[in-house]
Amino acid sequence: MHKNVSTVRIILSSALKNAVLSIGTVAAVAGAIVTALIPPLVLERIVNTLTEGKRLGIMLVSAYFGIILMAGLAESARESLLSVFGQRITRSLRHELCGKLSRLDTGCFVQQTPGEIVSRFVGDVDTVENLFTGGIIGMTADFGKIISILAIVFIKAPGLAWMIIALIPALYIFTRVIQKRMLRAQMDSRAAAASVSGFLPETLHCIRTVHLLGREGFMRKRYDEAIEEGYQATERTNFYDSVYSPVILIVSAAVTALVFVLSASGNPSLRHLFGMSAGTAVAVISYISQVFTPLESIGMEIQTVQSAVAGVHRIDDFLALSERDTGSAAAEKSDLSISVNEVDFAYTADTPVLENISLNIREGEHVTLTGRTGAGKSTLFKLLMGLYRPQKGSVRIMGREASDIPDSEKRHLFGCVEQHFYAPPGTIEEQITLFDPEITYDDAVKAAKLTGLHAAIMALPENYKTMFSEAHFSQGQRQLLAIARAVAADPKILLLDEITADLDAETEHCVLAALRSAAGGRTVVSISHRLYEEKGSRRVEIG
Ligand SMILES: Nc1ncnc2c1ncn2[C@@H]1O[C@H](COP(=O)(O)OP(=O)(O)OP(=O)(O)O)[C@@H](O)[C@H]1O
Repeated sequence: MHKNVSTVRIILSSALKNAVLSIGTVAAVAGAIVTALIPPLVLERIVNTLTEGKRLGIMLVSAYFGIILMAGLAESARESLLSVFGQRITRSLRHELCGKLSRLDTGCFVQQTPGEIVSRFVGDVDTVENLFTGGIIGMTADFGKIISILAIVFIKAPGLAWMIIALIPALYIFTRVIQKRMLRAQMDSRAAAASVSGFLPETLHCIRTVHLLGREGFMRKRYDEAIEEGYQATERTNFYDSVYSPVILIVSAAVTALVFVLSASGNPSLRHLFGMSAGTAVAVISYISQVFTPLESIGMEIQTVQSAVAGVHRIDDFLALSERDTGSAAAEKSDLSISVNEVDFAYTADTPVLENISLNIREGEHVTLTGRTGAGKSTLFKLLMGLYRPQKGSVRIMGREASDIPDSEKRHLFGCVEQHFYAPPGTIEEQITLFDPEITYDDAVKAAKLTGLHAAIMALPENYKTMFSEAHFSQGQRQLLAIARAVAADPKILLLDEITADLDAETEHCVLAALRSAAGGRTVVSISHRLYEEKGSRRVEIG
């Protein structure tokens, strides 16, 4: 049984595994802060030297350009390393989530919709990546920058430092108000974009029905409404975006102007607060413009951190879901292939599906399950395959509790064919082997020959190595491929769920013939109203 891990643990272990990258990232962040602070100080020296009428040394000029170059390099190293670091974390998280997904107890999927699971892999993991690229590290760097700038300004022009400190709360509140409104507009815009992009495939999917029923106007109206919502939301985002920067620039210019007015006022009581040389004035102007940028960023970063914390909680909830117990199943001596004993089962607590079901099937026996629609026939199959655990009673396969049989053994025990053929991307051979290295090319060919599909496959451009496409096979041939897939691992039991339901009489005949040759020597349980009834198979009513 796998031990549950938390998001924080995954992040820490990924950071430790990439120790050089982690240390490099921290060094680049610190380097970017320090190198950004130095140029105004060097500029101050240059201007003071010039205004004092002294000669400007080449060293000072080179130092100025050198430090600007270093600041640029440190900033670009910071950006690149943070993004690589964030991507490594994302990779580790998705890797862990994918492992978890494959170990999840099948019962979890009754509560979790596919959309919810996908959103953890995509949206939530992205918010955690943003935590590194723009969130917590950016916030620490910005705080560091503001404090360092304030410390320098305190030494150079204490009056200006006090002015900035007095302005920070107002600016912070203004930034947050704008950002909250902008976020709401962005959420609306994203929701509208999602419904616009979902709308097109949905319309295409049922385009024939739309034409048949003459509902084109209705579809167009719905589409127009969705794009109008998106347009309105984007307009709001643009408005807040265009208001924010000018306000900050005006405040920054007003502070600079006020400082110089006070500095030039000649008032002796203001001199120790605002008095400064020409060089210091140049440095101070540069610092004023630098201090507003991190202030603006911090508001955004708080937002990022908040959504990342929500993302971390959601990923942790997913990682804590219960897993299938794939331990070894103890075997009881039994000459029965399948034994279902007084089983009760419900997907959700208040809706029983199977009640007190018992069924014994001997090795090599062929049994057909019948019953009204919704009686629980397919559910019984899932219990036989050990995908769910019954709430009461036992389901045993060759004397072993079905839900305790390890996944690695299942393919040699059961072959299951359903009403529809599900094809992962891959070649025809891979559709049969399902990427199982233990099933060879020869096994795949043997299985296809058994179902009578070999000739059709050999007629394809690259035979068994042709990439599978629905266009290569008819529906009946796809069912033959499904049977080949089921028998390729030579399982002892075949489970057939309404496999000829969608076929015409002639194709059904071919599929049944293929099945008869595939069924030889195996236990066969089928859900069908026709399949084995006339062929002497035992019939069992469910429900
Ligand atoms: N994953 C699921 N989560 C919750 N309920 C489910 C799930 N799968 C099936 N059910 C419910 O279990 C009941 C039995 O379904 P099941 O598919 O086993 O019936 P069936 O006898 O095979 O029906 P049919 O002959 O129509 O295929 C139905 O009421 C169905 O709504």
